Amino acid sequence: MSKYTLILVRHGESEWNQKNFFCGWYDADLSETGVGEAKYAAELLKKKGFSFDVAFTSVLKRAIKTLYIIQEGTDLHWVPVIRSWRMNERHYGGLQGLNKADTAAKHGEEQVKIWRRSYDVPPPALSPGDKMWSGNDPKYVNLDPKVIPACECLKDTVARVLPFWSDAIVPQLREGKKVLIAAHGNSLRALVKYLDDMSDDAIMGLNIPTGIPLVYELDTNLKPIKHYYLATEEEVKAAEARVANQGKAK
Ligand SMILES: O=C(O)[C@@H](CO)OP(=O)(O)O
Repeated sequence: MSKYTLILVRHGESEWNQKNFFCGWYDADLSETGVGEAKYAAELLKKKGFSFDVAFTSVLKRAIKTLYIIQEGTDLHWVPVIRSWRMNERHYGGLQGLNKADTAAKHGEEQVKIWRRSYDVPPPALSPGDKMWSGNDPKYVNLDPKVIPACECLKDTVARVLPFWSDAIVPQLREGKKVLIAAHGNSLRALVKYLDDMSDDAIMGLNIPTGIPLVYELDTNLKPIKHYYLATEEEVKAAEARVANQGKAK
């Protein structure tokens, strides 16, 4: 019997997804398509009878706005929202702002796949003083500058997501609250790797589509009993392939 419900949603397409740029901690807005995807996520939740009692998101506007659009579409504006930098996208270091297809043409698709999807190979780090470094951004002024990354591999993202999972999200689940997390492709991959106990190799093949709710039913030990997307298999497969293909040279 399932005990707890957790719903994961990757934000709708961002303006930098649309341009096919590595985005990471850059605070790109939702594109018009992304707004539509967030509305669609809300519709799917409503149509399939899902609700939530508390929501978590990052401090990046593409995730915050996706969550708000979902709250708007499900009439759940009142639900408490907790935002944390720990749910931010993986920091893409020196790749942030570069076009993924151009990077694949320059460095090879295999290298780009390693940078995008490997567990423990980080992308090139930002140089000291790079304008992409987030330390001067008001969102992070209360953080120890040492925790602000110059780049992250997925392993680093797992290391900062899991304390938030245990300290902030698990207590809400344990209280019997249905939890929704609106976050990012790789912060959600970090969580899914942990929940599904995926190997470092298996995680390379996981691409999370934008705007399609992914429901986890958890047992009393918070182990997944099952998980499923609220869309048809064809729809999910096509959306996953679109994400994977962003790293191909044109
Ligand atoms: O650019 C990024 O920050 C992420 C998510 O949009 O992309 P990728 O799928 O390449 O990890």
